[in-house]
Formats: sequence, structure tokens, C-alpha cells
Amino acid sequence: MDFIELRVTAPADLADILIAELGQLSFDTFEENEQGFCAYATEDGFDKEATQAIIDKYAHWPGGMPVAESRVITRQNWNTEWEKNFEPLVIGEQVSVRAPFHEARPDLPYDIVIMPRMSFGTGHHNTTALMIENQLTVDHQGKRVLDMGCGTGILAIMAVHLGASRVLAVDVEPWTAENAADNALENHVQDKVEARLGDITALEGEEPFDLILANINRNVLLDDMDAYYRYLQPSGPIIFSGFYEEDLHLIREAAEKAGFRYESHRVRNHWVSAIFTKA
Ligand SMILES: C[S@@+](CC[C@H](N)C(=O)[O-])C[C@H]1O[C@@H](n2cnc3c(N)ncnc32)[C@H](O)[C@@H]1O
Repeated sequence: MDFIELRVTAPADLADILIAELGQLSFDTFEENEQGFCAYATEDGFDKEATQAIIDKYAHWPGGMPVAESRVITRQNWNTEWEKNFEPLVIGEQVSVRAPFHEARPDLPYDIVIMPRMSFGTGHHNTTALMIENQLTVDHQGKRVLDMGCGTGILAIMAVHLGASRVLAVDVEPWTAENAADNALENHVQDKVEARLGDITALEGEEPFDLILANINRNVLLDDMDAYYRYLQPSGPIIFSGFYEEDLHLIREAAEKAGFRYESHRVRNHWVSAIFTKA
């Protein structure tokens, strides 16, 4: 399959804003670098005009105008690049996230092995790290968990490490659902994680979950808010991310309108992960 690689040169503060806005289009993987960042989308989902409109909107940015160039790449090239650049990392001082070719960290309580491929979720993005930090504060013991927008399945794997009894990991991108299943196997949690292809409609017939994790993007979260409420047990927690600090009020308004109670949120580089509970 072919993908679009969008190379963006922009000052760091603007790069964060552009990543948030491009994340509302079909770009779902971002790699930051010294000049700005690279964003990836499937060739089919790439909307050239909408992408250019976002770049043009910031032509008068005080720190320097953004410049974007796109090219088509194959999945294979993309993987090689990604694997070459994938550094192990530690989240919340407790969770080691690494590829199979990195050394394990037996000094840390949680070890997650990710085969990156073409999916979002190696822990390097602020939203993934924020989600995991929030997961560390929420009781997962014996819980049935939903991971919406699972990407690599990193949050689903973390949920099992924290004691979840079952996790349904759902994503709209076919290779992502496959990648999540492979990563569950790699982390020996395949008996507890079911990876499923689809969007919110893939949940039809499911009983409400004890805990929901949803790191997607602002628009999908807003659209699916009422459904999340229906698919959560009373007083169950839901952890959101994938949106920018400026949009927290929108997420909060929609969540409270649906019936959730705001609990807390954390922010890194303008990205947010927020915890609500079903009132
Ligand atoms: C920000 S990534 C999060 C990946 C991973 N959960 C993490 O925390 O790193 C968002 C994921 O949501 C998926 N996605 C986008 N729209 C979706 C939808 N309507 N329903 C389910 N998944 C969706 C994308 O394919 C992508 O893998």
C-alpha cells in the first residue's frame, strides 16, 4: 500500500499546532524532528487542498512561515525509516516502551514491546504518553476495557499489564488492527486482547465496558461522545486524548452534556489527556 509522507518545516510552537490540525484530517502518524515534523496518511485519505489550506493559514506566523512538501512512499520504506528512528523510552518512570530489537528494562515494573509498522502508538507521541500516565492512576484490576483507536495496541497492552481481564481494541485502519493483534502476541497478552477492525459501529451488541480508553482526535471524540456514554458502565472512567489544550472546553462541554463528570486532565506540549467518569 502507498502512503503520503508530508514533510513540514516549521518552528516548534507552530509544529504542535499544525500536528493538531492535520490530525483532524486523515494524518494519523507524526514524527517530530529538528526542522518540524513528518506526517503520514494513506494515499486514499490524503486531501491535498485541505492540507494546503492548513499550511497557508499560518503563512504569517511570527517565528517563520511553514513549508510543506508531500511525496508518495511505500509501506516497506516507511517501516525501515521508522524502525531506524525508533528509540526506546520510559513513560511515567515506570513503563518501558521498546521495539523487540531493544534491550529489556527489568528494573521497571512494566515492559511494552511494540513492532511499530504503519500504526500510531509507540509512546513517542505526547498523547500516547499522557494516556499511559493517566492509565497508571486508574484501577484496571479485573476490568473489561475498550481501547478505541487502538493503533499499535499499546494502551490495550498497558491495560492488561495493569490487571484488565479483557480488552477490546478497535481501529478503523486495517493494518492497525493487524498490528495490534501482532503486538498483543509479542507481549504475551493475546488471550486477553481482541483486535477488531471498525469504528463505533463495530461495538454493536457489546455489553457496557468498565473502562474506556479513547485516544483518537477531537472530531471523532465529539461525534462519538454519546455512544461512549452508552458503552460505559455507571461510574466507570473514560480517558480521552488526541486533542489540543484549546479544544479541552469543547470536549468537556460535549462530555458533560452526554452525562460524564470531569475528573482531571494533564497536558504536554499543548496536547491533553482527560479523565471523566460516567455520572
Ligand atoms: C492518535 S492515534 C492513537 C493510537 C494509540 N491508541 C495510542 O494511544 O498511541 C488514533 C488512532 O485512531 C484511529 N481512528 C481514527 N478514527 C477512528 C474512529 N472513528 N474509530 C476508531 N479508530 C479511529 C486511527 O486509525 C489511529 O490509529
